[in-house]
Order: sequence, then structure tokens, then C-alpha cells
Amino acid sequence: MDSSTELTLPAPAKLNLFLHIVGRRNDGYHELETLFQFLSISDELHFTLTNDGTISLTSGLTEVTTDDNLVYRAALLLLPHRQDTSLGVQITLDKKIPMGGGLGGGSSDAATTLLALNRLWQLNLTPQQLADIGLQLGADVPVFLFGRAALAQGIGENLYPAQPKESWYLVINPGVHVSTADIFQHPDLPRDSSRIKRQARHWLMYRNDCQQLVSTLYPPVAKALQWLLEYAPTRMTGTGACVFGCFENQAAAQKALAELPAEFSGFVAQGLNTSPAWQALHTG
Ligand SMILES: C[C@](O)(CO)[C@H](O)COP(=O)(O)OP(=O)(O)OC[C@H]1O[C@@H](n2ccc(N)nc2=O)[C@H](O)[C@@H]1O
Ligand SMILES: Nc1ncnc2c1ncn2[C@@H]1O[C@H](COP(=O)(O)OP(=O)(O)OP(=O)(O)O)[C@@H](O)[C@H]1O
Repeated sequence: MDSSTELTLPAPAKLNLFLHIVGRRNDGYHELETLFQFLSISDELHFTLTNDGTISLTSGLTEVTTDDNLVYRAALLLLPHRQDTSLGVQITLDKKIPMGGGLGGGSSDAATTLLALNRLWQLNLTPQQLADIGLQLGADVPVFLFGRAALAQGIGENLYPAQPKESWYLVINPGVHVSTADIFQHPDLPRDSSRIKRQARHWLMYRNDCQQLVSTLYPPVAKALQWLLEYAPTRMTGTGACVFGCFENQAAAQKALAELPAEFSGFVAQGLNTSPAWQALHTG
């Protein structure tokens, strides 16, 4: 494979190890403090350079149209930055991360696309320029571009590298769809957490401010949390619906997974402080 015309890159999932809401901006977006860590489960994207000036995407996803797919939207945003307008790309997305569960798969796919096209189309955009473009697609895109586990402030654009333990997690999908916009608009969402002193304590000492509300609105989320708590310290990621338990090692997490009630699905993955996408681009 010629790396100047073809590129295969992962797009990892993330966890929000904690998530505090510390305020609300004038535009309605919430100011957060959250600790991001990547997971060893990834979507895979394959990029082939073309010379027809167009973007094509094959994803096999029935839930999302091509026009709405964050991969396609990310590629569109880079079109005006090409010097040579004959440059195009054929993209294949192999989706493995559960969608809409707070695992950030869509944002990660978008970030991997921005990184790949910056390389293939030789755009020479700086990390900050890519982050500004990425933020238009989702609040979680910058951390995937940054490629390091991080404490995020603002809506996710102010990132400070962090080194949480690379634990093993059992992630459970309770099987309900939680709308991020609905949770952030809900009158009962607490919005007044105080700012933490930068990572003064272990992340388990903090909380996810959306968890109580989502558990009340979606009983399967509460049930998954309650089941997992028998095995490990437990929390919800993002605005849900996925929840995770933190284990000492892979075997302990697998053992709990083997006992998972049939009504839920789940998987075991390791927390990673360096994004596999970043690693592939810089060492591959
Ligand atoms: C909750 C997190 O997953 C934490 O990592 C993210 O902040 C959510 O990021 P995301 O899924 O990329 O969300 P976006 O697509 O940017 O926003 C969806 C909707 O949620 C609300 N929203 C989102 C993020 C934020 N900090 N404040 C908000 O109020 C806005 O109404 C927005 O229209
Ligand atoms: N490539 C993509 N992969 C997944 N979802 C996509 C993609 N493109 C667009 N979407 C849309 O974005 C929505 C959110 O997807 P995603 O899987 O990133 O959610 P999430 O994990 O809850 O994100 P977050 O943690 O950032 O809130 C999906 O329900 C889908 O409609």
C-alpha cells in the first residue's frame, strides 16, 4: 500500500471518566469539566486518494445517510482548503463502536477523517486549525484530534493532558437511545458543580452530573448501573446510555461480562492514554 495514496486508520471510542457541568454559555451550550480516556475498541476507516475532486463514502449504515454522516461532513469541511481541486477521496467506514451511547464514535470518525485528509491532501493545517474545524461537528472532536487522554474544560475545546490509570472496563449498552440535546435541555439537570482543582483527586471521587437524571428517565440505565455495581466501581459515560465498570485486570472484567443478563449487551476494553489513531499516524 502506498501511504501517499492510501491510508487505513482506527477511530477509537472514549469514556468520560467523570463529567461535571459547571455553567451554561449564552448560546445555550454547557460548560463542562470532564476527563476523557480512549478505549481499545475502534471503528476502522480506509481512505483512497482519487483525482476526480469528489468525496465518496461507503459505510453500510442504515441509521445515518451519507450527507449526515460525520465522516462525510468532516471531509466536506476540508474541501475548500485544497490547493489542487482535482483531489478527491474514497472512504470506507467499518463501524464497530455502538452508536449514540456516549462512546463518541461519530466524533472520533470525524477526527480520524480530518487527520487522514490533512495528510493525504497535504493541507498542512495546524492542530489548532483542525480543532476549530472539528468543533463545528461536535464537542468531542478536539480530544480525538489531540490524541491524548485529557481533562477538558469549556465545551471540550480546552484540553489538559492527563494520565488516568489504563484500567480494564466492562462497558454495558442498556439498549436505550438517549438524546444528548434532550438531556442538556432538561430542567432537572444540575448545572452548578464547582470547578475542580486540576485533577486534585482520583477520577472515581468525582461524578457524572447527567447520571442521576438519565437513570430516572431511562430505567434500563439505572438497572445496568445497579447490576454492574455488584462487580466494580461504576459510572455512566457522556449523556449515556452506556455505563462502565472499572476492573483491575482483563480477566476480572471478562468474568463479569460472562454473567451479563441477556437484556444487555456489553464488551471489555482497556483504557488508553494515547489514541490509536494518533499512534498509527505518527509511527505507521
Ligand atoms: C456529553 C459529551 O459527550 C461529553 O463528552 C459531549 O459534550 C457531547 O458532545 P456531542 O455528542 O458531540 O454533542 P454535540 O453534537 O456537540 O451537541 C448536541 C447538543 O447537546 C447540547 N450540548 C452539547 C455539549 C455541551 N457542552 N453543551 C450542550 O448543551 C447542545 O444542545 C447540542 O445541540
Ligand atoms: N460516523 C458516525 N458514527 C456514528 N454516529 C454518527 C456518525 N455520523 C453521524 N452520526 C450520528 O451521530 C449520532 C451520535 O453518534 P455517536 O455514536 O458519536 O454518539 P455518542 O457516542 O452518544 O456521542 P457523544 O458521546 O459525543 O455524545 C448518531 O446517533 C448518528 O445519528
